[in-house]
Amino acid sequence: MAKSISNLIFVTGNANKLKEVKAILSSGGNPIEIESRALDIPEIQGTTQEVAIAKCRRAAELLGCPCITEDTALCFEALKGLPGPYIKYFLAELGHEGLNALLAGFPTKAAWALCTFAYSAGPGADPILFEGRTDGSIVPARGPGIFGWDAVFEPTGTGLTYAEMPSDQKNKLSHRYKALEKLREFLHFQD
Ligand SMILES: O=c1[nH]c(=O)c2ncn([C@@H]3O[C@H](COP(=O)(O)OP(=O)(O)OP(=O)(O)O)[C@@H](O)[C@H]3O)c2[nH]1
Ligand SMILES: [Mg+2]
Repeated sequence: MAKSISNLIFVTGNANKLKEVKAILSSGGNPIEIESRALDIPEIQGTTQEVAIAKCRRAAELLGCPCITEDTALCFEALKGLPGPYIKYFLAELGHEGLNALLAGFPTKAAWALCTFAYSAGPGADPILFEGRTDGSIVPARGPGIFGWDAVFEPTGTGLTYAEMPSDQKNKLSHRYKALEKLREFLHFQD
């Protein structure tokens, strides 16, 4: 009989991601327990999918067992999807004001947050990807600056930035939530 996977190692160095992933996966149907490992894994250049696959493949090799990894991209429509997977470095160098300034002079501030989870069944196994996307726009910072670019991303139709939302509101509409729902469904049907 098929049995679901109910615990997993999440390889990440990002405490805010971990907190959200645990909150999302521990609630709802088929709760999944997460153990985390912070491994320093180089991230390649490429599409979000190429970056996600390479990171998860390397994580499984280092751990010697199944694992999940996650990559988050923030994509600006005016910049044809950039900074995308390189948002970490743009944010570190430019800050919230600089991200807004990048779009000065462009008619659209539209953006989307893209989360890519990767699951590897173990060393040598091809990672499987689960993507979640939330559309919105880049706005001057509002709300606590606790997590990355949360204060400058306003999901469409909410009137609030991610940073202004209570965590359970963000965790019901976020890019991360949408990707995790797909991962949860997949894990439920694994032998
Ligand atoms: O405001 C935010 N709301 C979010 O929901 C969110 N998710 C990720 N991020 C940030 O975007 C970059 C992704 O880079 P990233 O995927 O390589 O993550 P990371 O290097 O921090 O961790 P990891 O790769 O060890 O898992 C990093 O700067 C993260 O802090 C977010 N910021
Ligand atoms: Mg990273």
